[in-house]
Amino acid sequence: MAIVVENLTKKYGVQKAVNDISFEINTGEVVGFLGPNGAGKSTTMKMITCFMAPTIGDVTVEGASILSEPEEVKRKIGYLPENNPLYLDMPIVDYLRFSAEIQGVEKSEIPARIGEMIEKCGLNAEKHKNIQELSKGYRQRVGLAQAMIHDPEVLILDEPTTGLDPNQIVEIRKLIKELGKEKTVILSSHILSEVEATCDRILIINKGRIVADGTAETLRRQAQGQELLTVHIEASKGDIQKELLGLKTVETVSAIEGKEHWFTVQSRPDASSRKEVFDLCVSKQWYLLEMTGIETRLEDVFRNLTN
Ligand SMILES: Nc1ncnc2c1ncn2[C@@H]1O[C@H](COP(=O)(O)OP(=O)(O)OP(=O)(O)O)[C@@H](O)[C@H]1O
Repeated sequence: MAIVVENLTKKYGVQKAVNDISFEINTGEVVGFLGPNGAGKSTTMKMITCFMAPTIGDVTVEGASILSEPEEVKRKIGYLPENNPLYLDMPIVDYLRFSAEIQGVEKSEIPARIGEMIEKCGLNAEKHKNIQELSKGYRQRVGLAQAMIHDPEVLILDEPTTGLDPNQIVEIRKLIKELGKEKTVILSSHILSEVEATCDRILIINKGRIVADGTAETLRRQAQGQELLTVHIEASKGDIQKELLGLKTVETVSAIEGKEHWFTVQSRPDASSRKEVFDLCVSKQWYLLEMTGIETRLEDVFRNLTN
């Protein structure tokens, strides 16, 4: 297990910004931490990265505890904080050298690490520039390069694409997906399409609590409850609606108004009727012209959970 978060709580005065959250992240997973403004995403990330002590609870990163082994945790983690603080008047290479030194990278290995990061983060064309001369997208690349300079196992990225233009967003997402092949990644965002595009799994946080945990697909299914299918069947004889209703997996069937031989089929809880509908059509020698699942939009899931 790469990260284990246990009963983590952070109080600012009387406000519980993070309220008794627990979750686990497997090695190699790319997890999206999704929530509206003020949900507690940055606070959680600051605790995982040892930037801030929890009021209650503990986190272990690859077995090291933030309470008893913070130095070990910091070595294992690369962190891109919100707003990506950089030394703007430094040339990229000097900044990466400085980052490597404070992360304790062996002196003899520093030039090679810098070269690798410049290559990996696509900074080659700009590497002669000072950071203040870079576009926002390239500054974000420098932020990612500094986060990875000590080759950590885990990357924590706080809103990595905020403020970027659509082209830069696509490029940074592509880069994060590439990095995710080798590292365990947690990235936070309040934009749903962002986490859907980059992450294997989504944790939704609202008012300091985890309110959902799963793949985009499972979250949709959970919200949907029961499978809903639209089917279009061509039959020369037989009562289609009655036969569909007779299937053991089917709970309700309703004809779609104004469309002949189109039906909405709702399955029983935890059942799918796709194969049964297909087999029924075969046995009755009907033509199954269309069968599509009606999906709950992930936006609706997010809005329901965080409103
Ligand atoms: N240093 C602080 N002192 C007092 N309250 C704080 C502090 N930092 C955050 N908070 C409060 O804690 C809550 C959670 O904030 P946090 O920054 O973790 O949320 P977030 O999900 O990262 O939000 P955003 O998407 O807007 O960055 C908010 O109500 C915020 O006002």
